[in-house]
Amino acid sequence: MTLLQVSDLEAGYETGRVLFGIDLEIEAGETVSLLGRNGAGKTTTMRSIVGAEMPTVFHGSIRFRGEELLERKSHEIAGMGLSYVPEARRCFPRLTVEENIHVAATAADDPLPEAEMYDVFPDLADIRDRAAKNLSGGQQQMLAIARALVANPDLMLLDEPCEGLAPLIVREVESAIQRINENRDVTVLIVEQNVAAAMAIADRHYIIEEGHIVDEVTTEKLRADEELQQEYLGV
Ligand SMILES: Nc1ncnc2c1ncn2[C@@H]1O[C@H](COP(=O)(O)OP(=O)(O)OP(=O)(O)O)[C@@H](O)[C@H]1O
Repeated sequence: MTLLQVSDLEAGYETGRVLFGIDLEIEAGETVSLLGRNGAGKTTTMRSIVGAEMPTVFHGSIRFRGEELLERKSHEIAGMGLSYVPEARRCFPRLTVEENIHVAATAADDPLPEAEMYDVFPDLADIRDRAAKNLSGGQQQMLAIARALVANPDLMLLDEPCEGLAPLIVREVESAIQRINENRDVTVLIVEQNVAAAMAIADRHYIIEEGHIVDEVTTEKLRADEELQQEYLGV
């Protein structure tokens, strides 16, 4: 079943157009990445999907389980089963881990039991009474993902979940996302500049360059195609 279908999406800001006809399709159960260099339009694509105030969508269609998302408010889109983990890993800094998860659960229509988050992220269990502002970057990312997961989404969008994290922590985040996909039936779309992280997490990749999708490849093909990696991803 096609879960998300983005067709001919054109979007941008007051300063100009950034996306020039993006087409993406994600089947239920898949892990997909949107890969591209700095400024290629990855975050703009994500924010268009989740109904953020900016950018402005000029043209196209974004369908989730066949239903059009354009013109819907972001909270309505979240209520349809779509969770977004933005780049900044926004958590409430003064609230504890437990309180952060509780606030996210309270805001959701049909949340998962909060205690289940500690099964998915055992490391959070030991620090559940700690304020978010006192967590390491990796712990904050886990908490941001837990906050998205407790809303019980069908599709989770993650914007550069591994950015700025040490290699060992990157592997923990990668495996947490894989567990969510495999054990919790959550379809995953991640945005990445880090090709290695994208290949570790996702099975299929769309490559975006200056607001255009220039290729769509499996992990196997991407790994083998060094020319492609160099041309569009600067690897
Ligand atoms: N709020 C904004 N107002 C004006 N221009 C913006 C805004 N946000 C992004 N842009 C511009 O849109 C283009 C695409 O940015 P976007 O953040 O989507 O790229 P990206 O691929 O996610 O890159 P990054 O990895 O740096 O986040 C860039 O030229 C950027 O400067």
